[in-house]
Amino acid sequence: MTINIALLGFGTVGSGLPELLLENQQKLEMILEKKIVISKVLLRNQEAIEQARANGFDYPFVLSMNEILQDDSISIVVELMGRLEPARTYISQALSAGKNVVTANKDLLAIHGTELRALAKENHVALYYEAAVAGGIPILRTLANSYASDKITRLLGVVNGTSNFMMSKMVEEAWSYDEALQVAQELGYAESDPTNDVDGIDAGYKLAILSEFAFGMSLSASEVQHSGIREIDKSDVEIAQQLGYVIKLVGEIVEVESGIFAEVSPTFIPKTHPLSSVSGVMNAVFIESLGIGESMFYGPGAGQKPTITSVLADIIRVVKRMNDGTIGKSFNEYSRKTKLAKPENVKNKYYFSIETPDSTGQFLRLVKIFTSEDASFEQVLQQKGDGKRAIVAIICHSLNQVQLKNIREKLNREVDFSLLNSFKVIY
Ligand SMILES: NC(=O)C1=CN([C@@H]2O[C@H](COP(=O)(O)OP(=O)(O)OC[C@H]3O[C@@H](n4cnc5c(N)ncnc54)[C@H](OP(=O)(O)O)[C@@H]3O)[C@@H](O)[C@H]2O)C=CC1
Ligand SMILES: N[C@@H](CC=O)C(=O)O
Ligand code: NA
Repeated sequence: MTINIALLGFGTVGSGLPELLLENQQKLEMILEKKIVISKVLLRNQEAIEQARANGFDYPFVLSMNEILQDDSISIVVELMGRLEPARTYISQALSAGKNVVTANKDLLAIHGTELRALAKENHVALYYEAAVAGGIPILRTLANSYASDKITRLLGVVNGTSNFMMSKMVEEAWSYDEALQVAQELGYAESDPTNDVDGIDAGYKLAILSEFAFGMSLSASEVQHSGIREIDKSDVEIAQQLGYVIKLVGEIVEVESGIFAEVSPTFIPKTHPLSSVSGVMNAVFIESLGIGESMFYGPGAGQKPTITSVLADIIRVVKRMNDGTIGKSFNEYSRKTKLAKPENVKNKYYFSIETPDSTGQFLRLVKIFTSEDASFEQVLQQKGDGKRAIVAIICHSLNQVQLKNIREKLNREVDFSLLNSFKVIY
């Protein structure tokens, strides 16, 4: 017996499915007692069809979604086009037509996930998206299943492969930003609009999805604060190095007494922390929970093979559920009312890099500003200046979001001082 699937989009990720199915053919037939067959592939235009054929692919290529919707033999639609539209429309149509959907589209799930999950539920079909977060790492299903017996208090993640690859190449091998981005694109890591990768938007989408699985709370994209690697200056990297840290783009979700707080930001990670060694395209999700304690899940966050492997795992899961007669159960059953944390309850250590005049009394002015917000210094470093301007780097003991905002504002207002950067420091 066969399971017929349709592919929407045949780019970096999608075009990896034929080979993966072939590689695992015997195992799949043993597990499922059915053969998975790609029975239609939706492409953009005739040119794309000719290109796919020239690349050695010979499938029933179609140019209209209706051909897939009207084909009753297709039970699973695999969306790998990316972006919001027409993916949202096609997925909605597929779910409404009683077809199961597998996708890797984090943008869509982070923004329209609630509506799509409701549609899947209403139509008793599956909507799975393991590949949408941290590519090859099986993190969503692990959170849904293995953490059901635990309470997660904090999640830290290096969840964008492109920006982590770029940072690693720029810091460890002195590549330029443009060179690093170009290679990330050539290797198939980057989004079609790489702004999402470098500015923390893609990682923010992934955090919104992780929040549902780990904390049972939905966050809109605007409730996940984000900044990206373009904020990081060479001097920050050097200072981090001298003080015993590495800088990475890290997503954090923490639950405090008043609710949850989520943000993606350049972050100082102590060299002794397991996340500090996550380099290149590798991703990791570090979890603090009451039951297990500390755990970390590590693996490739982008790239064709790891990503399509996660997609195929979802397809297999759908087929298993069809076999068991349990199709329609949601991917994640943990759901609570979203409560956002009060800023005064969210605490972290922070790094500040401040340019000051290189003259007597400047340090005292800095001390006054930080002391006025009840902040104390943990580490201080002054770079040798040019006699006129100096850069002072400070790492503060724990500050809450209100203190942080006030200190940033006061430093920005202070005549002759220039706040160059301020990043979170994890410990
Ligand atoms: N690459 C990776 O490592 C990872 C990607 N993902 C996600 O997987 C999805 C696919 O990514 P990826 O394969 O890298 O992207 P690509 O851009 O390489 O592939 C997408 C393909 O879909 C085609 N497409 C777009 N719109 C349409 C349309 N309306 N009709 C038909 N075809 C269309 C594109 O054609 P055209 O080129 O003409 O636009 C392209 O060939 C995205 O959601 C991405 O975020 C998730 C994890 C990792
Ligand atoms: N562009 C993304 C792809 C995977 O989600 C990344 O680089 O992480
Ligand atoms: Na994953």
